[in-house]
Amino acid sequence: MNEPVITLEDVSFRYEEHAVLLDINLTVHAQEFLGIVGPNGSGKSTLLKIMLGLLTPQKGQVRIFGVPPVEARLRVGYVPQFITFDRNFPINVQETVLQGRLGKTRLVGGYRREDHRIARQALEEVELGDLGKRPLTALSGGQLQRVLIARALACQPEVLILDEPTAHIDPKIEEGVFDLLKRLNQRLTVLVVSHDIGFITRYITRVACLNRTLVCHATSELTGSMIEQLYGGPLRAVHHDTLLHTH
Ligand SMILES: Nc1ncnc2c1ncn2[C@@H]1O[C@H](COP(=O)(O)OP(=O)(O)OP(=O)(O)O)[C@@H](O)[C@H]1O
Repeated sequence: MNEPVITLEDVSFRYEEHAVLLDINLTVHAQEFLGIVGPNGSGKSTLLKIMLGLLTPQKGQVRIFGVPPVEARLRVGYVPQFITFDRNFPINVQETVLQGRLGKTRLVGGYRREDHRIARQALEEVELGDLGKRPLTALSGGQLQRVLIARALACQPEVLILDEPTAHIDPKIEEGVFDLLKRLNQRLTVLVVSHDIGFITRYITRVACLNRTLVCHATSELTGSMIEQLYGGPLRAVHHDTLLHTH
Protein backbone atom coordinates (compact mmCIF):
# COMPACT_ATOMS: atom_id res chain seq x y z
CA MET A 1 0.00 0.00 0.00
CA ASN A 2 1.14 3.59 -0.64
CA GLU A 3 2.70 5.60 2.14
CA PRO A 4 -0.04 7.23 4.24
CA VAL A 5 -0.68 10.93 3.64
CA ILE A 6 -1.03 11.73 7.35
CA THR A 7 -0.15 9.73 10.46
CA LEU A 8 -0.60 10.75 14.06
CA GLU A 9 0.72 8.44 16.75
CA ASP A 10 -0.30 8.92 20.38
CA VAL A 11 -0.50 12.68 19.94
CA SER A 12 -1.39 14.73 23.04
CA PHE A 13 -1.57 18.49 23.17
CA ARG A 14 -2.22 21.05 25.91
CA TYR A 15 -2.33 24.84 25.99
CA GLU A 16 -0.41 25.44 29.24
CA GLU A 17 -2.59 23.72 31.88
CA HIS A 18 -5.48 23.09 29.50
CA ALA A 19 -5.31 19.57 28.01
CA VAL A 20 -7.07 19.54 24.62
CA LEU A 21 -6.02 16.38 22.76
CA LEU A 22 -5.33 13.03 24.35
CA ASP A 23 -3.47 10.15 22.69
CA ILE A 24 -4.78 10.76 19.19
CA ASN A 25 -4.07 8.09 16.60
CA LEU A 26 -5.03 8.64 12.98
CA THR A 27 -3.88 7.40 9.60
CA VAL A 28 -5.20 9.09 6.46
CA HIS A 29 -4.56 7.40 3.12
CA ALA A 30 -4.34 8.93 -0.35
CA GLN A 31 -7.71 9.70 -1.94
CA GLU A 32 -9.64 9.61 1.33
CA PHE A 33 -12.31 12.23 2.02
CA LEU A 34 -12.21 12.46 5.81
CA GLY A 35 -14.55 14.55 7.95
CA ILE A 36 -13.47 15.67 11.42
CA VAL A 37 -16.39 16.53 13.67
CA GLY A 38 -16.83 17.40 17.32
CA PRO A 39 -18.49 19.89 19.65
CA ASN A 40 -17.28 23.48 20.05
CA GLY A 41 -13.93 23.60 21.75
CA SER A 42 -13.20 19.88 21.26
CA GLY A 43 -9.87 20.63 19.59
CA LYS A 44 -10.64 20.41 15.87
CA SER A 45 -8.74 23.55 14.87
CA THR A 46 -5.92 22.58 17.24
CA LEU A 47 -5.66 19.21 15.51
CA LEU A 48 -5.46 20.88 12.10
CA LYS A 49 -2.77 23.29 13.32
CA ILE A 50 -0.76 20.30 14.50
CA MET A 51 -1.08 18.67 11.06
CA LEU A 52 0.05 21.92 9.46
CA GLY A 53 3.06 22.20 11.76
CA LEU A 54 1.79 25.43 13.34
CA LEU A 55 1.63 23.77 16.76
CA THR A 56 3.89 21.03 18.13
CA PRO A 57 2.35 18.38 20.37
CA GLN A 58 3.98 17.78 23.76
CA LYS A 59 3.70 14.03 23.12
CA GLY A 60 3.51 11.74 20.10
CA GLN A 61 4.55 11.90 16.48
CA VAL A 62 3.02 13.58 13.43
CA ARG A 63 4.07 12.71 9.89
CA ILE A 64 2.83 14.12 6.60
CA PHE A 65 3.99 12.03 3.65
CA GLY A 66 6.43 10.42 6.08
CA VAL A 67 8.13 13.65 7.18
CA PRO A 68 7.48 16.28 9.90
CA PRO A 69 4.66 18.69 8.90
CA VAL A 70 6.92 21.72 8.31
CA GLU A 71 8.87 19.76 5.70
CA ALA A 72 5.68 18.82 3.84
CA ARG A 73 4.22 22.34 3.89
CA LEU A 74 4.22 22.78 0.11
CA ARG A 75 2.34 19.54 -0.45
CA VAL A 76 -0.56 20.64 1.73
CA GLY A 77 -3.27 23.14 0.74
CA TYR A 78 -4.95 24.82 3.71
CA VAL A 79 -8.26 26.69 3.66
CA PRO A 80 -8.61 28.61 6.96
CA GLN A 81 -11.86 29.35 8.74
CA PHE A 82 -13.78 31.80 6.66
CA ILE A 83 -14.44 34.08 9.60
CA THR A 84 -10.72 34.65 10.22
CA PHE A 85 -10.22 35.97 6.70
CA ASP A 86 -10.28 39.75 6.26
CA ARG A 87 -12.39 40.22 3.14
CA ASN A 88 -12.11 44.01 3.24
CA PHE A 89 -8.49 43.81 2.20
CA PRO A 90 -8.17 45.88 -1.03
CA ILE A 91 -7.20 43.06 -3.38
CA ASN A 92 -8.91 41.27 -6.25
CA VAL A 93 -9.69 37.60 -6.78
CA GLN A 94 -6.74 36.82 -9.07
CA GLU A 95 -4.25 38.44 -6.66
CA THR A 96 -5.71 36.46 -3.76
CA VAL A 97 -5.36 33.17 -5.62
CA LEU A 98 -1.80 34.07 -6.64
CA GLN A 99 -0.88 34.20 -2.94
CA GLY A 100 -1.12 30.41 -3.09
CA ARG A 101 2.03 30.49 -5.28
CA LEU A 102 4.11 32.07 -2.49
CA GLY A 103 6.61 29.49 -1.35
CA LYS A 104 6.45 27.73 -4.73
CA THR A 105 7.68 30.58 -6.91
CA ARG A 106 10.85 32.70 -6.87
CA LEU A 107 11.27 35.10 -3.95
CA VAL A 108 12.19 38.20 -5.97
CA GLY A 109 10.97 39.61 -9.26
CA GLY A 110 7.26 39.00 -8.78
CA TYR A 111 5.03 36.23 -10.02
CA ARG A 112 5.98 34.47 -13.26
CA ARG A 113 3.73 33.83 -16.24
CA GLU A 114 3.52 30.21 -15.04
CA ASP A 115 2.15 31.37 -11.65
CA HIS A 116 -0.56 33.38 -13.39
CA ARG A 117 -1.46 30.37 -15.52
CA ILE A 118 -1.72 28.08 -12.48
CA ALA A 119 -3.80 30.67 -10.56
CA ARG A 120 -6.18 31.03 -13.53
CA GLN A 121 -6.49 27.27 -13.77
CA ALA A 122 -7.29 27.05 -10.04
CA LEU A 123 -9.99 29.70 -10.45
CA GLU A 124 -11.47 27.77 -13.35
CA GLU A 125 -11.47 24.61 -11.29
CA VAL A 126 -13.67 26.32 -8.68
CA GLU A 127 -15.86 27.69 -11.49
CA LEU A 128 -14.96 31.34 -11.00
CA GLY A 129 -12.84 31.70 -14.12
CA ASP A 130 -14.49 34.99 -15.11
CA LEU A 131 -14.20 36.73 -11.71
CA GLY A 132 -10.42 37.26 -11.62
CA LYS A 133 -10.64 41.06 -11.64
CA ARG A 134 -13.46 41.30 -9.09
CA PRO A 135 -12.50 42.91 -5.73
CA LEU A 136 -12.89 40.56 -2.77
CA THR A 137 -15.32 43.02 -1.21
CA ALA A 138 -17.76 42.35 -4.08
CA LEU A 139 -18.09 38.59 -3.58
CA SER A 140 -20.83 36.55 -1.96
CA GLY A 141 -19.91 34.29 0.97
CA GLY A 142 -19.98 31.19 -1.25
CA GLN A 143 -17.82 32.85 -3.92
CA LEU A 144 -15.27 33.96 -1.33
CA GLN A 145 -15.09 30.41 0.00
CA ARG A 146 -14.34 29.16 -3.53
CA VAL A 147 -11.65 31.79 -3.94
CA LEU A 148 -10.00 30.56 -0.73
CA ILE A 149 -10.15 27.01 -2.08
CA ALA A 150 -8.59 28.19 -5.37
CA ARG A 151 -5.80 29.90 -3.40
CA ALA A 152 -5.08 26.60 -1.65
CA LEU A 153 -5.15 24.76 -5.01
CA ALA A 154 -2.66 27.22 -6.52
CA CYS A 155 0.16 25.64 -4.50
CA GLN A 156 -0.66 22.40 -6.37
CA PRO A 157 -1.16 20.41 -3.18
CA GLU A 158 -1.68 16.67 -2.83
CA VAL A 159 -3.89 17.07 0.21
CA LEU A 160 -6.44 19.77 0.94
CA ILE A 161 -7.31 20.64 4.56
CA LEU A 162 -10.36 22.83 5.20
CA ASP A 163 -11.50 24.30 8.52
CA GLU A 164 -15.31 24.70 8.57
CA PRO A 165 -15.59 25.65 4.88
CA THR A 166 -19.33 26.21 4.97
CA ALA A 167 -19.94 27.51 8.49
CA HIS A 168 -21.21 30.90 7.38
CA ILE A 169 -22.96 30.18 4.12
CA ASP A 170 -26.47 29.00 3.41
CA PRO A 171 -27.32 25.32 2.83
CA LYS A 172 -27.82 25.60 -0.94
CA ILE A 173 -24.38 27.14 -1.43
CA GLU A 174 -22.98 24.63 1.06
CA GLU A 175 -24.01 21.80 -1.26
CA GLY A 176 -22.20 23.47 -4.15
CA VAL A 177 -18.99 23.75 -2.12
CA PHE A 178 -19.16 20.10 -1.08
CA ASP A 179 -19.90 19.00 -4.66
CA LEU A 180 -16.73 20.85 -5.62
CA LEU A 181 -14.76 19.13 -2.83
CA LYS A 182 -16.10 15.78 -3.96
CA ARG A 183 -14.83 16.53 -7.47
CA LEU A 184 -11.43 17.61 -6.15
CA ASN A 185 -11.32 14.40 -4.13
CA GLN A 186 -11.00 12.49 -7.40
CA ARG A 187 -7.40 13.70 -7.53
CA LEU A 188 -6.66 14.93 -3.98
CA THR A 189 -6.93 13.68 -0.43
CA VAL A 190 -9.42 15.92 1.39
CA LEU A 191 -9.82 16.57 5.13
CA VAL A 192 -12.63 18.76 6.27
CA VAL A 193 -13.60 19.99 9.72
CA SER A 194 -17.31 20.48 10.15
CA HIS A 195 -20.00 20.93 12.78
CA ASP A 196 -22.57 19.40 10.55
CA ILE A 197 -21.96 15.68 10.52
CA GLY A 198 -25.43 14.89 9.18
CA PHE A 199 -24.74 16.90 6.06
CA ILE A 200 -21.16 15.84 5.41
CA THR A 201 -21.79 12.10 5.71
CA ARG A 202 -23.28 12.34 2.22
CA TYR A 203 -19.88 13.23 0.87
CA ILE A 204 -17.16 11.81 3.08
CA THR A 205 -15.89 8.24 3.26
CA ARG A 206 -14.89 8.26 6.93
CA VAL A 207 -15.62 10.44 9.90
CA ALA A 208 -13.26 11.17 12.80
CA CYS A 209 -15.21 12.19 15.91
CA LEU A 210 -13.14 14.33 18.24
CA ASN A 211 -13.79 15.05 21.87
CA ARG A 212 -10.35 15.10 23.51
CA THR A 213 -9.91 11.59 22.10
CA LEU A 214 -10.59 10.58 18.52
CA VAL A 215 -12.80 7.76 17.24
CA CYS A 216 -13.08 6.99 13.51
CA HIS A 217 -16.07 5.46 11.76
CA ALA A 218 -16.82 4.54 8.19
CA THR A 219 -19.81 6.70 7.30
CA SER A 220 -21.79 3.59 6.31
CA GLU A 221 -21.80 2.35 9.92
CA LEU A 222 -23.08 5.55 11.60
CA THR A 223 -26.51 5.82 13.19
CA GLY A 224 -28.25 8.92 14.60
CA SER A 225 -27.96 7.80 18.22
CA MET A 226 -24.26 6.97 17.80
CA ILE A 227 -23.68 10.46 16.52
CA GLU A 228 -25.54 12.06 19.40
CA GLN A 229 -23.51 10.02 21.84
CA LEU A 230 -20.24 10.98 20.18
CA TYR A 231 -21.29 14.56 19.89
CA GLY A 232 -22.48 14.83 23.46
CA GLY A 233 -25.46 16.95 22.42
CA PRO A 234 -28.11 17.56 19.80
CA LEU A 235 -27.07 18.17 16.23
CA ARG A 236 -27.25 21.57 14.58
CA ALA A 237 -28.96 20.34 11.45
CA VAL A 238 -29.32 17.09 9.64
CA HIS A 239 -29.99 17.04 5.93
CA HIS A 240 -29.00 13.45 5.49
CA ASP A 241 -31.69 10.97 4.46
CA THR A 242 -30.64 8.12 6.71
CA LEU A 243 -29.78 10.09 9.85
CA LEU A 244 -32.76 11.29 11.81
CA HIS A 245 -32.65 14.45 13.82
CA THR A 246 -32.23 13.57 17.47
CA HIS A 247 -33.44 16.58 19.48
N1 LIG B 1 -4.09 29.70 21.92
C1 LIG B 1 -4.82 29.12 22.87
N2 LIG B 1 -4.49 29.21 24.16
C2 LIG B 1 -5.22 28.60 25.12
N3 LIG B 1 -6.32 27.85 24.87
C3 LIG B 1 -6.71 27.72 23.60
C4 LIG B 1 -5.98 28.35 22.52
N4 LIG B 1 -6.61 28.03 21.35
C5 LIG B 1 -7.66 27.25 21.68
N5 LIG B 1 -7.72 27.06 23.01
C6 LIG B 1 -8.71 26.25 23.74
O1 LIG B 1 -8.52 24.90 23.37
C7 LIG B 1 -9.76 24.24 23.18
C8 LIG B 1 -9.84 23.69 21.75
O2 LIG B 1 -9.91 24.77 20.83
P1 LIG B 1 -10.09 24.56 19.27
O3 LIG B 1 -10.17 25.90 18.64
O4 LIG B 1 -9.06 23.62 18.78
O5 LIG B 1 -11.51 23.83 19.24
P2 LIG B 1 -12.51 23.62 18.03
O6 LIG B 1 -13.03 22.21 18.18
O7 LIG B 1 -11.86 23.95 16.74
O8 LIG B 1 -13.65 24.67 18.39
P3 LIG B 1 -14.76 25.36 17.44
O9 LIG B 1 -15.64 24.26 16.98
O10 LIG B 1 -15.45 26.28 18.41
O11 LIG B 1 -14.03 26.07 16.33
C9 LIG B 1 -10.83 25.27 23.50
O12 LIG B 1 -11.25 25.08 24.82
C10 LIG B 1 -10.12 26.60 23.33
O13 LIG B 1 -10.67 27.57 24.20
